[in-house]
Amino acid sequence: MNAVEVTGLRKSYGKVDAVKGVDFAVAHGEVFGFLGPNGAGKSTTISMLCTLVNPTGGSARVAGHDVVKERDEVRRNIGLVFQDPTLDSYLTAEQNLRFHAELYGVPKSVVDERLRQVMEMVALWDRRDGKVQTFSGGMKRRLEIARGLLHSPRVLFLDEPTVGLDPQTRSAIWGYINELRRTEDITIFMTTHYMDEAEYCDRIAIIDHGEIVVIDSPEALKAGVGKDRVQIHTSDDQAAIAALKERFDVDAGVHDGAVTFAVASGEEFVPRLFAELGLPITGVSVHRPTLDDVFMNYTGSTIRDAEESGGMNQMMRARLRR
Ligand SMILES: Nc1ncnc2c1ncn2[C@@H]1O[C@H](COP(=O)(O)OP(=O)(O)OP(=O)(O)O)[C@@H](O)[C@H]1O
Repeated sequence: MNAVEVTGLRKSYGKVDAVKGVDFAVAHGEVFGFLGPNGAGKSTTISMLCTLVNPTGGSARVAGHDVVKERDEVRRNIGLVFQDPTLDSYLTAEQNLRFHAELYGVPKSVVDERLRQVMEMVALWDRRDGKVQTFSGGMKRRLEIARGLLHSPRVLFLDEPTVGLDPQTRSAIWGYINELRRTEDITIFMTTHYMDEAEYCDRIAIIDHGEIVVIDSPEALKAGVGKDRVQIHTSDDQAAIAALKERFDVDAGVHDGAVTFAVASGEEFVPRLFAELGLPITGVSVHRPTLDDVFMNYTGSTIRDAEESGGMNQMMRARLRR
């Protein structure tokens, strides 16, 4: 049985079509990622799967239950870690978790052991008596993950679990996720706009403007690009784009502040470029395909460009949320 099954799922907010009819399935035990720029519809999708937002159309089943008709059953079977902290900062770490165990009806006989297990996993057992208001951002996120796991959910939903955290904490959180994959019988559904994090998923769906553009494993997606990305810096980008088209029949655009294009073998192409472009080049870099290239291949822009043109960047959204 699939842990998540989604058919034609849609959500509109007035005139904004946040999610435009998506179809996908997540297998039991999989780590599945939704990758896309801010505003692509990731949070809206995850919110519908968690029964926090009602779909406008289509259907979804999570852990075998319909997200609209069997809301309570879905809620009992899922764990949530969302972008906005929902811990009670006046309570200690342990009190927060005990409160949650009570809410979810975790049997008294297992609470103590499970509490210790999840707190040890996120390295907070020694800090269990500390009030949450004294915790750093990374500690709070780790505690949220422990809480999301406390009632042994079958599917854990993580909405941008590492956003706003320092690189060390981000990598620690991925350590916990990988440990979970090994030790618990759990399916993980997460959203991210970090390419490097999407690499850790078994499969990812790339989402843009409310639509899934492709679903596959990160390796298969990168292999499918088949081209290297070359970026050059010149004094006249438009002239360079025209010369690339004229001399090499290569289509280029300006992305992330550099003239960018894809060719089959970047390293062999660069010497020809210097010899034949007919314009001074002040910098050059060649990249093997990344998930950003996959994104660009399918959408025509990089994730960063998409976020900048999307109007509201992460920082502005975070400010609005506060
Ligand atoms: N409650 C709401 N009311 C109106 N529009 C909304 C609401 N929630 C989301 N939207 C809009 O729906 C679109 C998708 O937003 P969503 O938050 O799902 O994107 P996202 O990919 O999760 O981005 P982020 O990671 O920044 O949250 C955006 O255009 C957003 O402005």
